[in-house]
Amino acid sequence: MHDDLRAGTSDLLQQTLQAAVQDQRTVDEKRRSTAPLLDGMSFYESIRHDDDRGSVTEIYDPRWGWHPDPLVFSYVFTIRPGMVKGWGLHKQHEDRYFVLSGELELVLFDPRPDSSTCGKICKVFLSGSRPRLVNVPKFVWHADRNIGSSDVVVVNFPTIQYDHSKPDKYRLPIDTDLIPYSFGDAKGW
Ligand SMILES: Cc1cn([C@H]2C[C@H](O)[C@@H](COP(=O)(O)OP(=O)(O)O[C@H]3O[C@@H](C)C(=O)[C@@H](O)[C@H]3O)O2)c(=O)[nH]c1=O
Repeated sequence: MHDDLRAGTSDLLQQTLQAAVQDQRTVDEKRRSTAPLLDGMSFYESIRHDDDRGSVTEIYDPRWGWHPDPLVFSYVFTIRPGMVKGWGLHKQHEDRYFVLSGELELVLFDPRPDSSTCGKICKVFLSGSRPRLVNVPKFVWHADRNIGSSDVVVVNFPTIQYDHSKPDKYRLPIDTDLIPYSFGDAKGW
């Protein structure tokens, strides 16, 4: 390669590298995500056991000691592709999600004045291909978007039973300007 051509290609390398940004750490030594959660949130990773017949995955066991509140009630909800459920907030209970199938983007906004993450937005991605639980604390606004191509199926283990006469559920429109997050033109409520 001629010297001037080599010099030119070397400039290309220098120019592109000077404009580049190096990746920062996103997982810790145990290969867990370092993405921050909101105050009071945590994951619990389960395990899927496969054999030639199929699989078994435990989805909730109080003996894990993951969450202080008892197992008292459960239901499954689904979200159609592209749709959003939210914004919702609960005053009296926490949600405890386990995604059975599909891909869920869980967006949370922390308005709690005493929280170390007050004012923060947090995004969590849950998938049927990664068996784990995550909790949604009381007084945290949350919205669930199906980012997959099939219904997302979520088992919820709320910390109290559903009161059909007076649901512990408060809503804001998905496009409210009271929460610093936009779902673009996604539809939902
Ligand atoms: C949650 C719930 C709803 N329902 C009824 C009430 C209503 O007629 C219908 C739909 O209820 P909802 O509109 O509350 O369903 P939905 O909006 O899917 O509610 C769920 O959304 C996700 C994102 C959450 O975070 C959960 O906490 C829960 O609020 O089902 C029950 O009978 N039992 C229940 O436990």
